[in-house]
Amino acid sequence: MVFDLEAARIAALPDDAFYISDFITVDEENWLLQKVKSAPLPRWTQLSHRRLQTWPSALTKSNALLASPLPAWLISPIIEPRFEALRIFNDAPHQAPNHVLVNEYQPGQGIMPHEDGAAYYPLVATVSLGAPIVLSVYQKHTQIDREESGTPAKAGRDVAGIPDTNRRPQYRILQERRSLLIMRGNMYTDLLHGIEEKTRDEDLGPHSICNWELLREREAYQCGWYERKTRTSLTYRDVLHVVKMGNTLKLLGGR
Ligand SMILES: O=C(O)CCC(=O)C(=O)O
Ligand SMILES: [Fe+2]
Repeated sequence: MVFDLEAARIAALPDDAFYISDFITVDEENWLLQKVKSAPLPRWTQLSHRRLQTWPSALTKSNALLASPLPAWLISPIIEPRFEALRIFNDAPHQAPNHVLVNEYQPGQGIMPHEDGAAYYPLVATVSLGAPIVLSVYQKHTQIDREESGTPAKAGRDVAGIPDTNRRPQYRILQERRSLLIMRGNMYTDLLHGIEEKTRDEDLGPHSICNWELLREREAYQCGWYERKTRTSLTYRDVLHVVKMGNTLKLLGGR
């Protein structure tokens, strides 16, 4: 089955972003949450404002992926057949995602505004589980902004600027549980995204949520707010540089 992605476009956003509200079923969601929960504890990296699983493994210092398949539960049904039907990774170098980050946020937790960076093909596909959350989208700082704020540029950071949590988001995307959000192109390379560290998401409505018309449950948010609950995301990407383990061993052995 081939799906018409255009019907899912978030028209208010720069190219390209798409939102599909019922991407997986309730049963699939429960099963995926069970899989995330049953991963051995050392799989989790506890960060100060969320915890994280990295599949199949973390990237090397030079942003390469050691070749290894994703576990079956991250492939089916999300990649096969759903992403295949959407054909979203068709133009990516490996024609499929090869890397998944699992992020878990408790109420009050979040992720600083950031960009996903050049290690990946510029496309990220995020499946949301457990509860809704608002993703905030920011302009990168301009040189003038940075000079005014007196923030020095740091080596190794985005040359366009440094994220500032006090900035107001330019756009807000409400990600319902079981939804899929796709960001690619300018949306991936020219903007920052983050999740505010809040216990409730407020000011919800057609004027502040850019995918309002694409939501499954607009009525549930009509009152303008909800209390955050534990929310888990699966973020699928294609790492550009993949090295075979054999080659790495040869390199280490100097042969
Ligand atoms: O949890 C999310 O939806 C966003 C996660 C994210 O931005 C990332 O892992 O780079
Ligand atoms: Fe990100």
